[in-house]
Amino acid sequence: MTVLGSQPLGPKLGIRMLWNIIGGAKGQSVRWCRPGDQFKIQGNVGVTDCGMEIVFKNLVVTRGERRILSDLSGVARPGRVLAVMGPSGCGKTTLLNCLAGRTLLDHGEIAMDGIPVNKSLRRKLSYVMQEDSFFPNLTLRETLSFTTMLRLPDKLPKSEKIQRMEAIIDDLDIRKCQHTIMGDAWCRGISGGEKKRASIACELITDPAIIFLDEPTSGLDYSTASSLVRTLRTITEAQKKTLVMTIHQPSSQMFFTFHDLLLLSDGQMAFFGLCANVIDFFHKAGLVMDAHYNPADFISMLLIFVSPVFCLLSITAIYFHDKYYFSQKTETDSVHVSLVHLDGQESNHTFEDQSHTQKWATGWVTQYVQLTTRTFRQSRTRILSRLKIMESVLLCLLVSIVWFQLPHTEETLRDRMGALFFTIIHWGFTPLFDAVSSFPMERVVIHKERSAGWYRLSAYYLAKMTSELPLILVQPGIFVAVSYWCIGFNGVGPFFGTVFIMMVNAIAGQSIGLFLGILCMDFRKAMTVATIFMMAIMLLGIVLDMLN
Ligand SMILES: Nc1ncnc2c1ncn2[C@@H]1O[C@H](COP(=O)(O)OP(=O)(O)OP(=O)(O)O)[C@@H](O)[C@H]1O
Repeated sequence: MTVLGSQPLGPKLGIRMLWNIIGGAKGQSVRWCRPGDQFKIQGNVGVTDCGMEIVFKNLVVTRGERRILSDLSGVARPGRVLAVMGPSGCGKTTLLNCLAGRTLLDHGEIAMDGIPVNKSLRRKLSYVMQEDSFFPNLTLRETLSFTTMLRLPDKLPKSEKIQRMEAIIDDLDIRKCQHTIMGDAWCRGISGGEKKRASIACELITDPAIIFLDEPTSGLDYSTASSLVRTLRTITEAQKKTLVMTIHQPSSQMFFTFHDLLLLSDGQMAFFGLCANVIDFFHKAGLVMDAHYNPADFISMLLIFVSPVFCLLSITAIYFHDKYYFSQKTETDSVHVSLVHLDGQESNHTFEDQSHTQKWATGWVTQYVQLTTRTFRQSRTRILSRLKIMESVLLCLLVSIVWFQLPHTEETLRDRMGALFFTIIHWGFTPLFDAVSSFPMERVVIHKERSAGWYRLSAYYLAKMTSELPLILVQPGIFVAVSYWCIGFNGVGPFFGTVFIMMVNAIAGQSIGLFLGILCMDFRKAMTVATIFMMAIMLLGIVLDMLN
């Protein structure tokens, strides 16, 4: 077997580790532990009243032929930060998704305070995903305010909700950018670090017992990342939260901010225990870290360059964590991990569903009102943008000038039909194309919020339809009001008829656009289908005209 590595750690460590495992090294031999061996984790492992203890046992996840997680067991405890570390693709996000109940397990059990993870329990935990997804046109304060109103129970007075929001704004130091829009790739808004803090703020607002964070420091500079992790530790300790975060390559300062550490290597557990003990653990295995070296770099090197051997090393591990310990034993080519109570009994704890939590934090009406206001503010910038208004004004002028004051004669009949055709096509297809693009863009945010159980689908759908309605109708209304009299159509009665038909036309366009957007889910596909649909409708109109 060739062990690849790079300077200064790779080859040296890999070879030494192999040597130790086959038992050749003297004085620095690997300690082969058996169930029964006891070296207790030192440090303050205090059980608290708040937060929830997460116990996961023998988690196995396979996708196709590939085993992504193999027999993972562990505990995350209140008042402590558990960091999950490992190379890219080792299964950190998959583990977090499993703990949050968002990924199907092939085998294993997960319980929170003895209750198996279920839908209602999932609503109690907060999950900050790797990608921050927000409505780009809302300011940070608006985003937090809607989150507060949607996620905090109706029975809590509004003043208390605002107070909680203000406290979180201060805790996460985002007050200075609270009136800046969230922004996206097209429109610059708050910075990446501020966005990450905003994501965390949106989750902390509900005062969750458990917080999962997937790579909260990715894309942040050293000082922002360090201060974020410090803030998270302070909140975890002060409020006795259970915090589990995945992290790629923390600085040494950041590394020692974590209480507990779970190291993953290709889906297998390589270490679980006190963060402060990890270097000692490797030292005992003969893997000595050079002085002044960043422990996170040292571990990452180990996991990347000697991972096949490392998995073998992991069988030496037995970890104690207050009332549990984890024993690992090899079975042919895999590692089997058992979760054992300190009294010596293998944990056969039956996880009973004792959760009787309410399904939604807020009632349907609150959800509808908040979502309507939010969608209105978000869509207002899109539908009534300066560019869109200029486009409508120009087209209105063009139509009015081209067909200005048509005489009421038979010769101008074709011109009238032309003016009507143009107006109908324009105000049918503008809302259609606008709606086609709106849903695929919102989908990520809606998915995130619905996965966390923020609101009902019916409240979202009705809110979207009603909030965009006035925005959709205002432009064709004004367009027709101006062009109708400039062209010199038929008087007051038919004027209201024309406005009504134009509005129905716009609503139909919007509904078809939303339908195609939801059907295709992909922006480019949706635009292609919408174009084909538009051409087919126009051709159908021509064919029907010819038949008449
Ligand atoms: N649905 C899936 N089908 C097939 N393979 C998958 C699936 N989901 C994840 N994987 C694979 O499982 C492995 C673990 O993925 P995961 O996202 O958990 O890794 P990670 O440690 O979080 O990586 P990173 O640090 O790069 O985010 C990856 O190799 C990934 O390609």
